Amino acid sequence: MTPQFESDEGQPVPAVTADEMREVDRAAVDEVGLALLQMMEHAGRNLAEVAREAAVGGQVVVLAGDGGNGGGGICAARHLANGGADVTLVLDRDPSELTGAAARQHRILGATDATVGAAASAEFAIRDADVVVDALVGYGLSGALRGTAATLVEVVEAAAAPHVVSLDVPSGIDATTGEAPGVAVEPDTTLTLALPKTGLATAEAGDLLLADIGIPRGVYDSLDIDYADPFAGARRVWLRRL
Ligand SMILES: NC(=O)C1=CN([C@@H]2O[C@H](COP(=O)(O)OP(=O)(O)OC[C@H]3O[C@@H](n4cnc5c(N)ncnc54)[C@H](O)[C@@H]3O)[C@@H](O)[C@H]2O)[C@@H](O)CC1
Ligand SMILES: [K+]
Repeated sequence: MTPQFESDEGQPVPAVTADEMREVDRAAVDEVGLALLQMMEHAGRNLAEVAREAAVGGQVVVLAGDGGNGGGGICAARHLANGGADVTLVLDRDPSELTGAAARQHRILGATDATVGAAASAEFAIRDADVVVDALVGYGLSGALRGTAATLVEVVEAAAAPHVVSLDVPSGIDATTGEAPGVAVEPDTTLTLALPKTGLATAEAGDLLLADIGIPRGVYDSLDIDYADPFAGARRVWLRRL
């Protein structure tokens, strides 16, 4: 595999397609015993730290979907709220429609002071936000962005002011090709998880941060991914496109 990125320390970091990343996640769970919620906690904590640094005390709006990406966003909303941040969660569906890890994260969030807003009235919150966290869709995108997720992305793109941080890949971007089959977020920063996705080499994804979600190297070895830990003990590193 040809590395397409390097860390700010100059270490090559290989990129993976959506299918390859799905395999990494599967091997982490099925062969090594990591739980999805463990990895998601690292994703959400990293995301909350990045949002908090960008917001400098201002308002954060987290947009979240129903998949692993949305779950990471809802988890970040909890960490932001725990730290006293002014945070509003906006889901692309009714909370009763959430399933799996996203539903679990939403239930836990209920024990915080985070505001949960309706998508229909999110326009004002998004326009007033200092930071918008985009956790609608990650590498699970299938076709052009549809429905409420698409509408929320249009509102974000029309709102000039907020700093936008996307989780893993900008929502609406194909993680493998970097192409947008429909509307897509154009973030200031993308916080990608574990390994950069190939599409980030060409997509309008802003500055790239790579977050450690605790996957041990045996997972990469088992899939013949040429991996050397780029974090050196840090939770995240900046990436350069090569
Ligand atoms: N190790 C892991 O498995 C982890 C994965 N995480 C995140 O989970 C993501 C992958 O999770 P999933 O496989 O659940 O997929 P995603 O969460 O990327 O996407 C699935 C969601 O997107 C919606 N969706 C897909 N195509 C759409 C379209 N065209 N229009 C509107 N909505 C659309 C689906 O309805 C579903 O709600 C990664 O990108 C990553 O960010 C993190 O939460 C941390 C741990
Ligand atoms: K996203």
